[in-house]
Amino acid sequence: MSANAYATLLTSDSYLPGALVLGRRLALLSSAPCSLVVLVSDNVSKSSRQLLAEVYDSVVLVPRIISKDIPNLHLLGRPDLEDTLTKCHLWNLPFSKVVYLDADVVPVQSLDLLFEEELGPGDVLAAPDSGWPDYFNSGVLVLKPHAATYDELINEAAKEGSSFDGGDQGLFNTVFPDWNRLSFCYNVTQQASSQYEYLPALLANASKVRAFHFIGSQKPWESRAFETCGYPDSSRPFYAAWWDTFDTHYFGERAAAVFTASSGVDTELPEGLLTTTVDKTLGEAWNLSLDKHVNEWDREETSGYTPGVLELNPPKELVEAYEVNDDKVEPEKQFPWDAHKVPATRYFPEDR
Ligand SMILES: O=c1ccn([C@@H]2O[C@H](COP(=O)(O)OP(=O)(O)O[C@H]3O[C@H](CO)[C@@H](O)[C@H](O)[C@H]3O)[C@@H](O)[C@H]2O)c(=O)[nH]1
Ligand SMILES: [Mn+2]
Repeated sequence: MSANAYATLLTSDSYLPGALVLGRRLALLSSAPCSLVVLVSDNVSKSSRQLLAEVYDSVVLVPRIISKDIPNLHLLGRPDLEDTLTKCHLWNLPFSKVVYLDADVVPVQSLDLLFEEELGPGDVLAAPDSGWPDYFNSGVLVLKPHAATYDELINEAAKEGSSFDGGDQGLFNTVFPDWNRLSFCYNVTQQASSQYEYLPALLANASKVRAFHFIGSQKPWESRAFETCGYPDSSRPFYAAWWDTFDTHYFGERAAAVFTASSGVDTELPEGLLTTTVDKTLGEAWNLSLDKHVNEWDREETSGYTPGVLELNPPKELVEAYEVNDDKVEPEKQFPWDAHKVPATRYFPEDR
């Protein structure tokens, strides 16, 4: 196994499309010698794991870690995130450096530079959270697996009151208060129904964005129609990039297989959908890995997508909405008495 790995996490079938698209994009954009790893919890179905094994080098089974701070998840407005503490198992992976990405992240440029960062045991690199920038967002992390840090995280996760948001982000920000800051370009967060998106900054930095993160309960795979998804308009190119990758690799019966698996229906994938089947049964050992298997359609890259800088083409209406238009500039406000103002005809020296 190489020393470096990209990793993600799947604790429910419902995030399967996200994990698949993330894996496909990492494989396409990365040229570093590294492994692609997905941690899956035991409630993830066999068909989801089979689909993951097409993309990821290792599908690693881990036990779920359930939050002891469920009330804090209600404060966050995300009671569905009861098991994101399962992310702690990242620190137990057999790699010297791990670049972790949430399943709802869409990379738009290579992230390989992150493997060049100097990192000691217990160090964490992350980008600020857009909601509270003194804390880091735990959707993109660079970390060094380390036994003592892993033990500490597992011990803390078992305690009530250890996560102020009930999820991993609240726990990790408490355990790693001296985190090192990554550029926001590695984890540009945007949320459906968000009131504040700082559009000028996004446009000014468009060519530097490396990964976009669809935080919040609405995810791109839940609706193909951007108009109905509730994201701000500036998310549109990233949303389109997500669907472009999905459509490139999953269409017809294969798309149906992904959505069936993501709905939690565990069916044997039909002959022909997977050219090789995962014959190793997942046993009791939690750190069992499945080897990657290759399909016919993987041999020739069918994607029309060219890696590189994603062109941010904000829709015309959006540009117009933000353009300074002289016609739209309101005349200076006048007080009622200004209308009757009589120009001065004489000035006295003290007025000058
Ligand atoms: O049903 C689920 C829920 C979560 N996940 C995994 O856990 C990650 C975190 O959940 P997500 O919905 O992405 O959380 P965010 O909306 O991104 O919310 C923030 O808050 C979470 C809780 O602290 C952190 O895990 C996130 O990194 C942080 O961005 C997902 O991307 C998946 O990898 C699943 O597989 N299935
Ligand atoms: Mn996320």
